[in-house]
Amino acid sequence: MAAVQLLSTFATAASSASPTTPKRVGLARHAAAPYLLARQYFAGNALARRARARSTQIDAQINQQAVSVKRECKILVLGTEGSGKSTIVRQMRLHEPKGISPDDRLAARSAVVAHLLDSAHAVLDALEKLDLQFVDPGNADNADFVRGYVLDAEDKLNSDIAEAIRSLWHDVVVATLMGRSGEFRLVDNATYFLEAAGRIGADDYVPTDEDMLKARAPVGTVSQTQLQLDGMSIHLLEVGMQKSTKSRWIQAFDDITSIVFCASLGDYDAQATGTTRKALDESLVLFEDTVNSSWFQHTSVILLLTKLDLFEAKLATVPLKKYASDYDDGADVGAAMKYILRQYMNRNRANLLVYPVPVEATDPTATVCRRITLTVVKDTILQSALRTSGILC
Ligand SMILES: Nc1nc2c(ncn2[C@@H]2O[C@H](COP(=O)(O)OP(=O)(O)OP(=O)(O)O)[C@@H](O)[C@H]2O)c(=O)[nH]1
Ligand SMILES: [Mg+2]
Repeated sequence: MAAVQLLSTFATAASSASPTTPKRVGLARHAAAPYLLARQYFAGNALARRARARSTQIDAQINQQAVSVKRECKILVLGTEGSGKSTIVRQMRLHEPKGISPDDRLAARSAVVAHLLDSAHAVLDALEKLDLQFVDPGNADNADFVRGYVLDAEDKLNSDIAEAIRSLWHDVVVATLMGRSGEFRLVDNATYFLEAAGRIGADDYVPTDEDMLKARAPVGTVSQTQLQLDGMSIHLLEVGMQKSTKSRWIQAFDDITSIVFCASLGDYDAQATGTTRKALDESLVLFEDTVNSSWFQHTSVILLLTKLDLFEAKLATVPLKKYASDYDDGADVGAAMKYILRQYMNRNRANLLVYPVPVEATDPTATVCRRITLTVVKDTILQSALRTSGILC
């Protein structure tokens, strides 16, 4: 399902979660004088149209002035571990005019190779957990080879290890394993990388855009990326967080225009690393701390619901109800997303402007994040300019 198609569904869910939803005003009480009403209506409409056009013109002027005053802005990219922060930043960078440099691409090879090996280990662990044996007897040796494999200094795979992984992955027992996917968890995108073992093991392998987006590359505490969007210089500050470490770190960032909060849809069945808490609960706590913080009173929030593709695939085999007892709508993707979105919106007690967007962050062709970020940033700068000038309070 395309992310953009889901935007309206989400806007509805988001607004129904807000206590200030405006009521509709019906026209039925004017039914006694339909002709008069029609004239008044159309005259009113023409006036309204002119007023609207004028207002749009003024908005555009203020918008231009506000944005030209402020051609630089900072965006915090937040979310719990593995929620997709780096992936989103990379996806936005892919569409930069200069794109990804060949050096960056080569540097990503280590992450891809490590991800492939992690995926192979995860399959071996899952086979062990479910007590499943290889059908091809040669694969027992391949499994030992993969388990004991140490990468060379260049982090390259050789063709032997690539072939061993390929052979394990194509063993008939793996089909049985995948049929029981509700009973174990692989690392994200394991299937994608295992399918590509032969390609990744080639001597002249260079990661593609999709490889780069699908590989895990944890960063340290903060990493900064600069983007040029529509003439604006945008600093994206990714804050790596193991868990919701309350708001201790928040004060380190001032003058933030917007927050991009990554909330993984696809991890509803995951545990947060190093805790007994569910990954979703961990993310909700971090979101709650962030949006209700006095430091971000005038900051807008783009709530990116990441891993939409994994979520769609998982719902059919791993029931959401198992992890959310009050959810009753089965494998319906829209209903399940609305349920998760509601959990986030209910925590927005400060009524911050939150723009929810479901995304497949690993789609190299998608530009929705860039477009929405730009729109929200401009809007936030405009609001701030109106507040400074006293027009808005
Ligand atoms: N299929 C799919 N994979 C995703 C999506 N978003 C993120 N991932 C994968 O999830 C994994 C973790 O993503 P990262 O971007 O590294 O997560 P992060 O929030 O930066 O993690 P830390 O820096 O460790 O806190 C990577 O393998 C990504 O490719 C998505 O929308 N679809
Ligand atoms: Mg990261």
